[in-house]
Amino acid sequence: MSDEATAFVPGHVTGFFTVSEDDDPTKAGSQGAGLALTDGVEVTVRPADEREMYLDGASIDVEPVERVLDALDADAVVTAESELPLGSGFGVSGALSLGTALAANRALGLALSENELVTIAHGAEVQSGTGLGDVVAQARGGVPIRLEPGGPQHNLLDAVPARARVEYVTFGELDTEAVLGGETDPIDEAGERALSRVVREPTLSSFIFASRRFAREAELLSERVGEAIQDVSEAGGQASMAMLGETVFALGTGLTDAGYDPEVCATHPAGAMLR
Ligand SMILES: Nc1ncnc2c1ncn2[C@@H]1O[C@H](COP(=O)(O)OP(=O)(O)O)[C@@H](O)[C@H]1O
Ligand SMILES: CC(C)(COP(=O)(O)O)[C@@H](O)C(=O)O
Repeated sequence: MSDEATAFVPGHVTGFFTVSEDDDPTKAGSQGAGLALTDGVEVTVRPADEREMYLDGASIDVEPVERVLDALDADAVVTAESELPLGSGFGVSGALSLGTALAANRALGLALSENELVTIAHGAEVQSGTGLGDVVAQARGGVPIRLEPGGPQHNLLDAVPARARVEYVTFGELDTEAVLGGETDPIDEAGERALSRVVREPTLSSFIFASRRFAREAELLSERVGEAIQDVSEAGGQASMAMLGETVFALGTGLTDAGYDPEVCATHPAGAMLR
């Protein structure tokens, strides 16, 4: 069997997180919470003699995707179309990795299970330093709370039982690898506090409040992002920063009400899926 296959993976905006290192990439990852988005990435895998990868028509090299193909011992052309920008806190690298794993499994007739494919994509992201918890959240959908770090064999997921319209504005990129490679103690301390707040009160409102406070305490806010969040608050709305990007997201019509011209989507009720 050697047909092409396509998978859709929702984007994922992390509101807050902690960093858990481990030599075993299936145990390494992050705790935290975020929003899976109806805007996402569609990944098509076609078996071929040589590997090639394209994102929105341009040739691109994404380390975790290479790692997924290595783990699956797969040579293929990977073609991705993304509604979201790369490197701006939407988990696009995680979506590319998970989409590649799901579509390659189908296209190459590999017969791996969903947990096995999520584990491979999670490990590839962690080892590349491009993400810690996006993949498991994207596999689940909704508003996932990551109570424990790691892949599906080790983590424990819960969720905020809610859905919402989501608006976002991106000002630029933030290098995930550089932030994760720096001092992470303030992130961990702020992330733990944010997680207990949301576990105590698992609502969208407490999620976005905890995220805003996390961004401040972990000192991740840039001036532009801070200003936009403030503008939304002054207009009576709720917004925070997408980790890790120069991106502001708001619930409902928060950014529109504050005079911005945002992209609009919603929380994605399901997780990643084959088309
Ligand atoms: N033009 C590009 N812009 C941003 N990242 C790129 C680009 N080309 C390749 N990459 C790679 O894509 C990955 C982006 O990862 P990351 O910053 O975690 O993105 P995201 O926040 O979308 O998950 C990195 O491995 C980076 O080296
Ligand atoms: C916040 C981050 C560590 C990175 O997210 P991104 O920049 O979107 O790849 C994420 O993977 C998480 O663990 O919550």
